[in-house]
Amino acid sequence: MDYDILIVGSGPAGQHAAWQAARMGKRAAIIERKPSIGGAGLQTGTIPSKALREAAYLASRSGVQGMREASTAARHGVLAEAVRRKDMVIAQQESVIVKRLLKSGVALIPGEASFIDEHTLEVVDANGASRQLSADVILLATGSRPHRPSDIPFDKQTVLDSTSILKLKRLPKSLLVVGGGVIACEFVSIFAALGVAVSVVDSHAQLLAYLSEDVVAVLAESFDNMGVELHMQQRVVAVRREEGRTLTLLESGQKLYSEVVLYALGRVPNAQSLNTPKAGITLDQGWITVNKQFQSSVPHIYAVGDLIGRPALASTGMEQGRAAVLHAFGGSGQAMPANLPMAIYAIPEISWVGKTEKEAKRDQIDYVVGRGYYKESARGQIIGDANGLVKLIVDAHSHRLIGAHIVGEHASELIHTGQLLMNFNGTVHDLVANAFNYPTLAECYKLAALDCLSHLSPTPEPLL
Ligand SMILES: Cc1cc2nc3c(=O)[nH]c(=O)nc-3n(C[C@H](O)[C@H](O)[C@H](O)COP(=O)(O)OP(=O)(O)OC[C@H]3O[C@@H](n4cnc5c(N)ncnc54)[C@H](O)[C@@H]3O)c2cc1C
Ligand SMILES: NC(=O)c1ccc[n+]([C@@H]2O[C@H](COP(=O)([O-])OP(=O)(O)OC[C@H]3O[C@@H](n4cnc5c(N)ncnc54)[C@H](O)[C@@H]3O)[C@@H](O)[C@H]2O)c1
Repeated sequence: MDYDILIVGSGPAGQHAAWQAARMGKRAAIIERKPSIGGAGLQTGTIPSKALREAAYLASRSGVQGMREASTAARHGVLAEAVRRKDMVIAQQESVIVKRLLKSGVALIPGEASFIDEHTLEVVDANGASRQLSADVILLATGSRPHRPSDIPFDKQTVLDSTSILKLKRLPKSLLVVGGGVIACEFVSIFAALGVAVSVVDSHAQLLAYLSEDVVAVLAESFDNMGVELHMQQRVVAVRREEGRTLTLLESGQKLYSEVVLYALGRVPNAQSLNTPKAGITLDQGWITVNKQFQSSVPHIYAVGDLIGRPALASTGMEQGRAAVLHAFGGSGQAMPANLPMAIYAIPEISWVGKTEKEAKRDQIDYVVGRGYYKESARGQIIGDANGLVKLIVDAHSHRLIGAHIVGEHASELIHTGQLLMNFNGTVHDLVANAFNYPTLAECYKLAALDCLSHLSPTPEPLL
């Protein structure tokens, strides 16, 4: 065999799989078909959108009305600077990743990979040159791309997906976002903060329908303050390009006009180019099916990241890549961490770990809720975040933390306190007994824990 492990795809999942294999002394190679390393995580998704969000967020903090009172020239200037920063961050991160992989001894092979048989891949590079490579283990991490129905007239100018919107050179006057999921909420935040007139159409009654009402209410209020128009419980049936504008037609018959449309209704897997039938791999509607160890139906072929479906995050893909390699080479240690944090980088940020109230009810868990508001903490007042909230969900019998939900500035960072407490089976009493820096937003954990105590019996019941 040419390698111990061949990894297809250089996104977060593939990178971390390769890095883990190299740390275990294995001969590892990553095959990537794009000229740049990093996948959607670095080139077209996570990092560019976060870099733009940061610039938009800082702009939104200038003056009472943020960018809405700024001149058009000033707003375009902010976008130009944001794009420059985004491109710089991508270049810097790409250099860090490439250096790390090469230093660890991982080979980077350009070209598109497809199966010849269950141990052999054909790799065709950009010049059409082809070669065959074999390995004991093959790990597929080819990711996903935006869902682009054939009846939506995508043109990279006025009807956009989450990849082409990152390339906008000037701010549109108005933007209509189809969908009220994660991608929608992040781009609504960016463009509304930059002073664009934004409207959203979503089929649910609530944005981010799976999250708690009280958490999403804070986001909805922020959107309202930025002038975002919500069209909830409405379905989009058609999008058309007209002279100088777009028309979005709703099931209700309503017509919405905007300069630009962002279509953000999920993603589809990059599985077709792999020619999976040659290796006998089972797929479910295009997604590769795996067991808990990330083995496909062919045990030495693993699949991780977006290619296996939800949660489809860079953060989880990295851990899946590491866990799959540990399993493949018999390494010891834990596989996937028990509680995976999630973050939505909207304005404000939303982050959570563990169960929602809906899930606790579904699992028939007796629980109490405690809330700590940013406005009650000195740090919250100093930074001017009056609406932030730390919400804890605690098992009423064991007093253990079973869920933490945060909305507000730095939510994506703060969540890790709750995550660690859950991973160490901590209780609300641990939070109350812990000293926090003052003034910090993290103190809201203590406020929320004290609120929980007011609804709980004084001592937890012993665990059976
Ligand atoms: C706008 C946006 C924002 C996001 N924000 C976040 C966030 O804040 N946090 C977060 O955790 N996640 C976020 N995500 C999700 C995250 O980007 C993905 O979950 C992650 O990139 C998936 O990693 P992956 O390694 O599975 O695949 P990808 O990153 O998609 O990489 C797959 C790679 O495989 C290559 N490839 C495909 N087929 C072949 C082939 N046959 N041969 C060779 N190479 C091939 C592709 O060119 C690509 O480079 C975001 C996504 C989007 C779109
Ligand atoms: N911060 C992050 O972690 C992050 C950020 C961006 C993207 N992502 C990844 O990208 C994935 C895709 O995100 P997404 O936002 O495209 O999809 P999504 O599935 O999260 O949201 C789609 C939304 O569109 C609505 N909808 C469906 N059909 C509709 C119609 N005809 N008309 C109006 N509304 C309709 C749905 O009700 C849903 O709310 C996420 O699941 C996640 O894995 C993660």
